[in-house]
Amino acid sequence: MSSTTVSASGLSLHYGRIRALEDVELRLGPGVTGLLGPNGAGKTTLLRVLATAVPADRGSFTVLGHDPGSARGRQEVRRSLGYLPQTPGFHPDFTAFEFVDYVAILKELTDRAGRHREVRRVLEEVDLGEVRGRRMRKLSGGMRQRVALAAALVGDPGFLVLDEPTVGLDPEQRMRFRELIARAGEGRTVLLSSHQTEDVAMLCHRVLVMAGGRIRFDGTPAELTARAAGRVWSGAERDPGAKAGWRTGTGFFRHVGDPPPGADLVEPSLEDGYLLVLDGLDGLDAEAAA
Ligand SMILES: Nc1ncnc2c1ncn2[C@@H]1O[C@H](COP(=O)(O)OP(=O)(O)OP(=O)(O)O)[C@@H](O)[C@H]1O
Repeated sequence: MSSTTVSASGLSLHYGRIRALEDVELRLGPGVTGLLGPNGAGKTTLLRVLATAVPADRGSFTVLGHDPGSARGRQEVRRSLGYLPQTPGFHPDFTAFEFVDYVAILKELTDRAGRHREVRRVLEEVDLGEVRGRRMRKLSGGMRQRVALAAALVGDPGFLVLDEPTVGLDPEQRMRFRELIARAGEGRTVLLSSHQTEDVAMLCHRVLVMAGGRIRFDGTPAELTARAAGRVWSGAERDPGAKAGWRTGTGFFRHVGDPPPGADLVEPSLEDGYLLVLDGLDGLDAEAAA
């Protein structure tokens, strides 16, 4: 199937008794897919496995038809992907150009002139052509993150793995970064992990929710939002029966959970749906741990 870039089956990875990944089945195609989940859900582990930074204990996957099970396949997978890790290690004295060039060397772009052209191209792509000579330590957090994205784009990979790229960015920088992710997702498969439900609502055509090493939801952002249809309401008083409730700027309380009879229902958000998916797992996790 040409529209499948990544196909994974039965991926599991345990750290001692911690089940960081448990039997993950996954197919990814072009566009931006969001990966949501609470701390410790296994998101980074899944991204690291797919980026071939760490091998799974069990299961297998392919990227653009290449199987990282063999050394040759692993090399092909690495050539096909770009990875922006959670904490990209920058050398503060490198310029933006030098940093991306260094990554390009690691990606085996050996022809110097061609490599330098590619470095300039990806820096232009993230709108940093002008500051390519500036040292990393002189760049803002948002710019540094864009340099890391440029490095991931070296070689025009078909699969882009982005681990919480908008963390720590101010709202304006985050918007700017969203534009770049959306652009990168045109005709390319992007897997984006985030704690920002807003990033997912605004960028992604598909969303996965992970918890306890498993994928617990797989659908469109609209489908995730629809999980909370009829379960968000507004009232003048705090409802102690709600799973979540807070007073908003209007002075009214916004509640999520099972509404009391006659409650004034309000439009749910993707975050409400996400909260309810996780909430529905409480019983399951207790079962799994037993
Ligand atoms: N190298 C490691 N050694 C031991 N345990 C680990 C290791 N890496 C991850 N874990 C554990 O595996 C589980 C999944 O971690 P992971 O970092 O993948 O979650 P996450 O969803 O990315 O969380 P966060 O949102 O906090 O980054 C956690 O319980 C974590 O403590």
